[in-house]
Amino acid sequence: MERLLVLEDGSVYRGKAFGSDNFRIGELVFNTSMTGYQEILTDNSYYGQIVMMTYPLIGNYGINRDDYESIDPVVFGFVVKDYCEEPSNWRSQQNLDSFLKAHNIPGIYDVDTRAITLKIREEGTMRATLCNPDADIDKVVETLKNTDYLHDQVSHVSTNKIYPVPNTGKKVVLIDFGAKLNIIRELSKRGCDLIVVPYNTSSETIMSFHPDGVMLSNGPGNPEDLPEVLDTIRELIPQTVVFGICLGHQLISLACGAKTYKLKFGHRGGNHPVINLTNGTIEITSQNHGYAVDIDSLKDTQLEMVYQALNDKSCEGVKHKQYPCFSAQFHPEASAGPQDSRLLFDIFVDMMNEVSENA
Ligand SMILES: NC(=O)CC[C@H](N)C(=O)O
Repeated sequence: MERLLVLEDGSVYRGKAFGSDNFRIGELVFNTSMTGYQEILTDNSYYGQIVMMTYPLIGNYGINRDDYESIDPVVFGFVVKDYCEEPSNWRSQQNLDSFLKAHNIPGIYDVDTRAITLKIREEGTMRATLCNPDADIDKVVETLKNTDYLHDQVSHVSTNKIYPVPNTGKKVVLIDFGAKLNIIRELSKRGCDLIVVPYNTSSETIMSFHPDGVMLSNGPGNPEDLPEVLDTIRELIPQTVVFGICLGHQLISLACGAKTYKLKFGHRGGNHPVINLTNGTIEITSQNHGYAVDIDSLKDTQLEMVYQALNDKSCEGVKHKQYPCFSAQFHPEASAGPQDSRLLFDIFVDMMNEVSENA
């Protein structure tokens, strides 16, 4: 069956249908990872976005029970070049089409993903939707142009209940803005005794657990949509060790007085080189973000930049000059993507050990 991908600039791409027909308007973004489509599809940070893979062959190793980054995927659409219907992998339990159908995600394949990616690189990300071939295109384009980007996506993907992930090591409160499961796995592997809390939990409630540290997770949307969280972060920084990933990094930066801005087409993929400015080493990182911290705005803050993107020189990580607080724009938990930066979780645990030894 045919299906269309329509962009807000009026361009129409004709392809074939897979997944569900739950058509929604989303921001069309591209991801350059060669593998990892299951982790990408289940990453809550994509809430409200239609994801296009630049790697041409997708679906060939199926969907397995282990590579989920959330239980309930929230991607608004999936765009690929070649879809492989019959996966070949010992871990595979279902094909991609049945996964997309089960989670109500529409997909399209057999479109020229290289041409669409070049358009987005030149013109920036844009609103798009999938639709049936008999749709009134002028009307669809008009609706796309008149639809606002989403706000407050975090409230849809954060937990609404506090829950523990017990262990015997350092007590860590994880603020869930739509946390990837691999953040929980990496902290658990290091023995951390986790308490996961909703994104709008007060600093008093967080500190009532007497944590050794607080982890701020990744999450969808514009960091400026969460002003109430900034006060909480400002209150936490002088009291405990704080580590932020992606949205968590942007929120720490905003809380300390820096500014954020929207990138033209974002960083999404498993091959982004980043320089560690403290020792000059380069890490190949996993990334998924559309916003970034403004480097100039760090001047008037207590933060210093410690990581920088080699592709576009944007800020990739900061550290507080006075308190044990640091953050990364990229994903040290990887999943999908390279594991060069997992050391950051060890640094977090070391910082918590150091603070409790000196207490
Ligand atoms: N993965 C994330 O945490 C993404 C952060 C934020 N939503 C952005 O797009 O920049």
